[in-house]
Amino acid sequence: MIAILQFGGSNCDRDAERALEYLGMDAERVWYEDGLPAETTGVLLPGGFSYGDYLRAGAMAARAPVMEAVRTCADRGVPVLGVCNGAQIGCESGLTPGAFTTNASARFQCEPVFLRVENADTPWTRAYEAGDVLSIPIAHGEGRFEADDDTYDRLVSEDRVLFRYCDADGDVTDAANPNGSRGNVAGVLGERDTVAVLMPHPERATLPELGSTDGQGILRGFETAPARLDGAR
Ligand SMILES: NC(=O)CC[C@H](N)C(=O)O
Repeated sequence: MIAILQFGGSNCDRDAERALEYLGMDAERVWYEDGLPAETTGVLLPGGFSYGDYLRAGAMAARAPVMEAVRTCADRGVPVLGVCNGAQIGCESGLTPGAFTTNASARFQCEPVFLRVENADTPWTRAYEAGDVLSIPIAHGEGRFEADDDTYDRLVSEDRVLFRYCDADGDVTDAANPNGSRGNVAGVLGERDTVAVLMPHPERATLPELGSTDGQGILRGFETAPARLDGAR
């Protein structure tokens, strides 16, 4: 069962549930105070405004006790995916490196963007080829990826950049960078490739009626590493 962890202010949890169920996966919304069930085989940290984005987006949810269980999942190879506010929670909790800060525009941006697949050898991207261009929407005010030089160089050298913002031809340019992210980075891997975060919303690009199904392959990452929170398989 894929647990979609809800905090006060999460607002993409139902969309995520719908998208995962559309793909035939067993998903359930789990309130953060209830803890993760032992049979958890995946954790999706959904988008939204947990704790109203107070302090910094994701900062307070990252410190909720349930995040210890999420960390255990990550350590045991249970797939963990953070989307948008979930990505901010992932970085704030240290599951993934770097930080998502205020957009260069200082505005909330809600628009379709193009992403180039940088590493296709991960559970989240094995449906694609490196260099593929995906159309997936963003909806955030604090999506500008930042990392210090050492962190950024390590991410690149360890092939842990999953996606970069690009134009329709797959060129990674300043003009195609919606929020000023360093290196146009839109998504990164944690220490293990079963842990990933991204600012764009794959659950909004899964059902055909939403205009793009390019996000399906990302969500299929939950099918690729069958481990459970309690260690059983
Ligand atoms: N859609 C979302 O998850 C929004 C993320 C976050 N609250 C922001 O505005 O940056």
